[in-house]
Amino acid sequence: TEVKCKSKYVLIASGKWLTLEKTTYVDPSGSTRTWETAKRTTRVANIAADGVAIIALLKRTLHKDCVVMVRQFRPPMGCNTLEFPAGLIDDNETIETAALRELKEETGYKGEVVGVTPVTCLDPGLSNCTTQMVMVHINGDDLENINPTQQLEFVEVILLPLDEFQQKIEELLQKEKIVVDSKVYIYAMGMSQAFFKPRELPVLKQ
Ligand SMILES: Nc1nc(=O)[nH]c2c1ncn2[C@H]1C[C@H](O)[C@@H](COP(=O)(O)OP(=O)(O)O)O1
Repeated sequence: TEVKCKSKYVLIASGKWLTLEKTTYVDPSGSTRTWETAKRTTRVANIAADGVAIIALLKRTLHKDCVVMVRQFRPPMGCNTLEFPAGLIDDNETIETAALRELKEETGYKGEVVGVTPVTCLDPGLSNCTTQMVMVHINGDDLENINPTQQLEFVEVILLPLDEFQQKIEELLQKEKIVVDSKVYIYAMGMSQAFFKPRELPVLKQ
């Protein structure tokens, strides 16, 4: 059954960055209902996503490929988080330019876009907030990527080897009070499955 997309809303509260609205919609059985919805005020016209998250792989000779991560204090969480570099899309930016700008600002690395996901929702029971994830490769042997200098005082860059990504995250979680972003953890689980090599080949059960 299709949920009708047409909805009206009443503003409950508005701030500089967010609004809280009461959304009126018609559910699949035809009943009119309401929902409390948070929206960002910053979404750029003609761009479907609020922000970008960057899955950046640092590739260096004689090193394992590493995922470039950021640790930062997030006021809504009241603690540090482990996230992919990410940020809001500015006016007049494409997804790709926003991703490369955010990566440079937050980590100092200059990368090259190798893939972009569709628009994905972040917390659809709460908000219409969306992101596009951008896959980036960083040539770590390039002079400009050897000693990267990032511009944000409170963002710490953490490099985690791709082939032990989930294990290294678990170690961080055990060591300190940090919350991992769900996109990151799902990616880590996927990587573990991709790298898993069974000792014996599975056989078909009769
Ligand atoms: N919900 C927010 N409340 C704030 O008080 N300030 C906010 C919110 N969302 C974004 N911002 C501010 C904080 C930064 O100065 C700018 C840019 O943020 P962004 O591009 O999303 O970068 P990250 O902080 O890494 O997400 O907007």
